[in-house]
Amino acid sequence: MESLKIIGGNALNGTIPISGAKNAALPLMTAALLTGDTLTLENVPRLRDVRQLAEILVNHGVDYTIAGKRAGQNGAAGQTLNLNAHDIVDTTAPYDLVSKMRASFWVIGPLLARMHEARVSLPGGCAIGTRPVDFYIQGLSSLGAEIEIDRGYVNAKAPRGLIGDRIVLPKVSVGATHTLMMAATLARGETVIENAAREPEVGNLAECLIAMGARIEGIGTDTLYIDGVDALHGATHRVLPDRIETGTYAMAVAMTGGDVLLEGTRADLLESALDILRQTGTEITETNEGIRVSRKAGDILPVDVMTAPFPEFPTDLQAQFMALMTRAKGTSHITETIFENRFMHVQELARLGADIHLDGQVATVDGVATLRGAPVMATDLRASVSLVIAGLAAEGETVVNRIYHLDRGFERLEDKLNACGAEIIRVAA
Ligand SMILES: CC(=O)N[C@H]1[C@@H](OP(=O)(O)OP(=O)(O)OC[C@H]2O[C@@H](n3ccc(=O)[nH]c3=O)[C@H](O)[C@@H]2O)O[C@H](CO)[C@@H](O)[C@@H]1O
Ligand SMILES: C=C(OP(=O)(O)O)C(=O)O
Repeated sequence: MESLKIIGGNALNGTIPISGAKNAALPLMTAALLTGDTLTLENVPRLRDVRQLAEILVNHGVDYTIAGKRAGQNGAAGQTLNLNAHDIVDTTAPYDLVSKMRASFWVIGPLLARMHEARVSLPGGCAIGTRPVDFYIQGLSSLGAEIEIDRGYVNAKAPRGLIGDRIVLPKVSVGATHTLMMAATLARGETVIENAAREPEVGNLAECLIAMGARIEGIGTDTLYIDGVDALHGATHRVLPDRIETGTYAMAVAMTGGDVLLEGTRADLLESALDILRQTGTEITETNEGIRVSRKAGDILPVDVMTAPFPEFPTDLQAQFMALMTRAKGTSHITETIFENRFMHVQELARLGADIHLDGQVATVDGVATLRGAPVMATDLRASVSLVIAGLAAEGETVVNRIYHLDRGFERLEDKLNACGAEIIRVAA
């Protein structure tokens, strides 16, 4: 198993190219199942999750080719995927493939809409909470699907096709919104999804579906109107920049000090996180090339944060922000409202000398003057990168173990940081 060895203490200076968003690329790839024509996706990041989902799609019968250069040949540019689901040969998504990642469950929407049946294993993904699928089941049932859960699989059928309906999500859910929106594109009549997720990745998927011939209104709002059509066609669509990768590197620069251009990204994708960073004393400037992040001197100021659905502060940046707050001049409170078990980085940050107290969903972080390098264990994707951020500022050597989580969601992490002055080496155990 690989680990990352980090020698802390260097400021970050230079340019970091921001990749296409994992959490947009994945639902976009599943949308290929909605049509027999080719869906071309540009700016797809080279990530373990993308490869894993491609394997799942191939199992359903999807042909895919990758165009463009290899990673490293043209570092900043993502790959282009051509996905063709002309012949769907299997509507089962098996446990051994689906259990590894959450987004693979989302094939249930397009398969049910186009093939009128799907058998999909209950999903995996980061172990950050119980993560049930009840909203998906309620929503797809409203669209006329007959659903039973049997031996770890969701068996769904709609022999006469799906029929549009009004769906009110009990709580904002990104994945349920993606899935129900895809399903509704091929349902008969209008579907209204209320309390829909407004995350930019939902908008990115909706725009792709529209390019494929879907009729969708309400993008960017919490109510989506989808007028079903008989068939969708091929399209070419670009994956939007990764706002979580953007925020992660912005927090790394705030932590170490320095001046970095986050190239090819957009501030409107993460305004709330950038506002919070400004309050910590970090300078953030939008430029034509991306976002410039700089912290030259002075203390990191403590700021309280509460996670919430977009446009509020994202749960996927909570761990990274906590890493930053471990070195703030004073006390901050970090409240996690989305996932009940997303504080597993706390005990690992403590190994580096962080002073954090947990009380239910609130972490109280008393900033310390110095973190000291130590071996730590990566527990989930964003928790893993929070340990990298802490390691970059810690004295001496930090070894982050079990980094396969990182490779699910961060493209060339050590290359990007090392190009800006970090000292990170990947070590095979
Ligand atoms: C691949 C991907 O894009 N993953 C993201 C997606 O995950 P994901 O789509 O799984 O997260 P959701 O938005 O669905 O989860 C939000 C909340 O709703 C709950 N819930 C959800 C569905 C359901 O049927 N029942 C239910 O109770 C969840 O347990 C959680 O408490 O959005 C999360 C919230 O922004 C992000 O942290 C993940 O990175
Ligand atoms: C939680 C995440 O991913 P997943 O939903 O696939 O577990 C994430 O991207 O932070």
